[in-house]
Amino acid sequence: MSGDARVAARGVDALRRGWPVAVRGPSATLALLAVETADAGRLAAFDPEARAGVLLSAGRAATLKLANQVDAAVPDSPVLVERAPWLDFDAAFALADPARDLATPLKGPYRAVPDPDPVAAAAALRLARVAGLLPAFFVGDAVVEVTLTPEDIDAHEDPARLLLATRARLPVAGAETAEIVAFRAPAGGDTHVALLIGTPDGRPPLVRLHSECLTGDVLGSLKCDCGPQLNAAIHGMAAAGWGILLYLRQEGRGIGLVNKLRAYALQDQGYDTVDANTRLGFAVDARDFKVAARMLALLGQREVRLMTNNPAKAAALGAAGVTVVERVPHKAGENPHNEQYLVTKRDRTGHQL
Ligand SMILES: Nc1nc2c(ncn2[C@@H]2O[C@H](COP(=O)(O)OP(=O)(O)OP(=O)(O)O)[C@@H](O)[C@H]2O)c(=O)[nH]1
Ligand SMILES: [Zn+2]
Repeated sequence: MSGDARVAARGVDALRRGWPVAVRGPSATLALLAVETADAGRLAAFDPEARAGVLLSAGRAATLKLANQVDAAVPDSPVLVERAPWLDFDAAFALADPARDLATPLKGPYRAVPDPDPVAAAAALRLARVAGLLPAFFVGDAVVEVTLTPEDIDAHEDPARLLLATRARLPVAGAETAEIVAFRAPAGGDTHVALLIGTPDGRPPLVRLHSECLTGDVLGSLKCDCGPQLNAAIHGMAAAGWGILLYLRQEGRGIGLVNKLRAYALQDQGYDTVDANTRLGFAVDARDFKVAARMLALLGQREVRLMTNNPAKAAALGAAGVTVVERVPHKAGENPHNEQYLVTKRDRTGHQL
């Protein structure tokens, strides 16, 4: 792979700190300032003549009735909105964040202008997701310190970079014989962990791919079923004699905690979990389960009995070289608050509930 993961890691760090980055595509290099971490002063320094347009996701463009401006050849391509004189920093933030639509009625009219490099623009939105930020940027032509390419982001997201970092005994509630194994990529990125429960007995282990959910796992949120599913997985593995829980740092199905909470704010306005993600400008499910296959490979496991209701997880593991010999249904924690969430999983994201 030709990209450099470290350059992408610098880009992620810069965006989170409100520094501009540049993304070099096949036809142009875009200088980008993330709307979420900017402020009026940083914007003025980045773009003294107030000419920088605002790059938005296709999903957000659809809400703004700019969908007809989306490049037909690339259906999910971002849209560059012209910088009208009234489009100051606050107006741009309102443009970027759909969760504020009720509080901040949108101005307009908006006009899309040609995007100098749709490949670089799409890479920029991807980098925003990796950084856990709103997918929205000011796009200018400033000279910027960190320049990266789409291939650098590919390298950063490549699960083959993940290595086993360390392991230790970790008795947990429900499984006293357990070991924790941490995985990390040297060039940066998330630290994922596996909890090895019980004692290998020659059979394929019970395996659970658990995506991080701070609200459900830690705070006991009733909006989802994550906490009870986590608990049930540990108890199920202990009862079976052996199993592997992969705790994947894919908060909010890969969009990060703050963006998930924005999706919750949209759900408070009546959108379901699928439409909330789309309106924010993200895929319905941004997770990449190849990372789980890599962890299983590093643990020497090629065959698993997978605890899930989500056929896409089994398919993704299969495609990444792990044989799912059995899918074990994994239901837990239904309550009146998550009833609609579970109905949406069944009806719109193919979960077998
Ligand atoms: N973006 C977003 N993420 C959510 C929402 N509710 C839960 N999540 C995240 O979804 C992940 C859990 O995945 P789910 O889609 O509920 O279930 P699954 O893992 O696909 O399927 P199972 O294996 O059957 O549990 C966790 O990372 C949660 O933080 C939501 O409304 N929006
Ligand atoms: Zn949850």
